[in-house]
Amino acid sequence: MTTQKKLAVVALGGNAIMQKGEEGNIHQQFANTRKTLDAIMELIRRDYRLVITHGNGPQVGNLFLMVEATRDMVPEIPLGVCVADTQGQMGYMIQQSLQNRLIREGYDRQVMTLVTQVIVDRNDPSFQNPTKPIGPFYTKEEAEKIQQERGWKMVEDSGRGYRLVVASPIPQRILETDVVSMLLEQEVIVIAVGGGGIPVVIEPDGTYEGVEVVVDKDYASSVLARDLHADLFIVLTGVDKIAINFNTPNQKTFDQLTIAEALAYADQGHFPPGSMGPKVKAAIDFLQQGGKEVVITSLEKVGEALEGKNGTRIVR
Ligand SMILES: NC(=O)OP(=O)(O)O
Repeated sequence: MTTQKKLAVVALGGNAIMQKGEEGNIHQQFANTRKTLDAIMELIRRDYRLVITHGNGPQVGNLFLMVEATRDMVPEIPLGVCVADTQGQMGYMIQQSLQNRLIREGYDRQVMTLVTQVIVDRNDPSFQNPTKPIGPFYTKEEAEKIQQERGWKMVEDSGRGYRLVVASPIPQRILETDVVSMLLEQEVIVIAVGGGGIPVVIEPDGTYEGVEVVVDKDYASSVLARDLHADLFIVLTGVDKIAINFNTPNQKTFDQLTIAEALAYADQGHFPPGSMGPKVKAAIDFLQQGGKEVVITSLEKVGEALEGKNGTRIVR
């Protein structure tokens, strides 16, 4: 059955579900997940076919710390499998919370979380140069101590504190794109590319092998949105609109940015890595590879953004 309904891919941050300043226990994560659904319901009410993607930065970092803390007691889990674990755990939270919300609001839509692998290049320079912040935030002093004692690379993350960084190669393709497409044809709401996807490389014989990295979920979501020919790619973040001179008296926000303007501001350093930088790049990549429409906004403003009254649209 072919449907003409519009398709949206919406990317949720892992930080929306495990928030800075909270302990991050499972009850808080479920509560935060339920809050994010107000944004998702704005799309469901407008009858979009829908793919929900999500980050896992805080969750996979915590799991990595659990693995490190118990390595003398139980077998170690590699980082790529930690991504798979968080994909399942977070997919379950989003799936069940959304199912409950749909039941309560009287919608007859199925929701499915798909274990999703993402292909990366084993020669990607990121394997030698970790850039992806994960896990809890530390003070400078704590980070220096951890770096000294454990040899982990720690970086300052967008003014929010210091975090562990891991390799994060550029995603090339989502392995299960055709399966996502089949589910969308049936108007199933698909949760996919959790944590940027479970990272794999292609072996010389054409088979797949996991690698120990965490892929950026905005880049992976952009790749999926591109290959699904999505009508709309929504990147959700902690601010309503893209800004330059962020958090200064000269802050300026935008309703719309052309690709050229966004690239120029990125070159001037307005969009830091680990926060707005990957979101803007993911949006530009989507548009440059045939994507139709991108909106970057906050969870709270999705409804207004869908009506063109909020958020930032990046346009060709
Ligand atoms: N994997 C990933 O990009 O997660 P966050 O968006 O939570 O950092």
